[in-house]
Amino acid sequence: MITVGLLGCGNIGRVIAAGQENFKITAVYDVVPARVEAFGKEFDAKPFSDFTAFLAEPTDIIVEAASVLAATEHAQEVLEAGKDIVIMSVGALADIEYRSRLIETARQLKRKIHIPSGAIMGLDNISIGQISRIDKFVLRTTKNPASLAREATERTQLFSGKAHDCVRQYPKNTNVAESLSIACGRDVDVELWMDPNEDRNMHEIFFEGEFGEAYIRVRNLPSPDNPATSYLAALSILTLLKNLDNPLVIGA
Ligand SMILES: NC(=O)C1=CN([C@@H]2O[C@H](COP(=O)(O)OP(=O)(O)OC[C@H]3O[C@@H](n4cnc5c(N)ncnc54)[C@H](O)[C@@H]3O)[C@@H](O)[C@H]2O)C=CC1
Ligand SMILES: O=C([O-])CC(=O)C(=O)O
Repeated sequence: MITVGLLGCGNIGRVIAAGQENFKITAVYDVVPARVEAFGKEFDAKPFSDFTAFLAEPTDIIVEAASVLAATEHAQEVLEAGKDIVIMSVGALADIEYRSRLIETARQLKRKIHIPSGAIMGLDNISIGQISRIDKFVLRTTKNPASLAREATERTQLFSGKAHDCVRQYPKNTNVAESLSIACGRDVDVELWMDPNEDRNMHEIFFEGEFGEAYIRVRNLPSPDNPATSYLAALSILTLLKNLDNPLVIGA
């Protein structure tokens, strides 16, 4: 049985906890003390309000499902404690210097940093961008204004530019832009739209290069507990955890 320390007892944390099978969440940490206590009681995990004590608890892997800030503050410490980490708030890796430092630490200590596919599909073969010529890569994300905690009466563009800048400005909504950039090895172009007539979280990927061309469109249902987060993102991290001890590795 794989033992998991969960950083973040919110929407994704709850989906993971409800789906435990080959892994057991034994320790939980959150900045909101009442939330971590209630979560610990409900899912039979030891609650922590002190990160150092949480990390000292014997667990095989730490799962971050909290915020870009949490991933930025704690990922290095987790690796240095000799543990693997799953990072959901991928925007933390938009800082190239920080990302390089994390990868170097993981390499030296023979640890793994797992990035779930999250709210999109296609990350597997998009990584051919690391070895093959790419001519065009655009992510167009469209969400209902409510998912962006805004109001709008018509389709409005909020951002056009590079992934690194987008995820810095919208850390709760565009982590996928950073996942795509890491996968294909370049800072991808991003458009972020809000549309009152779109009730789903839509991600469109336009990808052209030496291989040919691809168009991927995902229209996700928002999570019931957090409309900013697609339900697919929670399912994705749960699937990653269920496959951690699977000897058969599928996909690029
Ligand atoms: N990679 C991807 O494709 C996707 C990533 N995400 C990201 O996943 C993360 C979790 O999403 P949800 O569960 O929906 O969010 P949520 O807001 O429902 O839950 C986050 C939990 O983490 C806690 N938290 C926040 N900052 C913290 C910190 N510094 N230290 C400890 N606890 C902290 C909060 O109190 C809350 O309980 C978010 O950063 C979100 O942006 C969401 C969707 C897709
Ligand atoms: O859940 C989604 O649709 C995407 C998202 O919020 C993110 O990438 O941070």
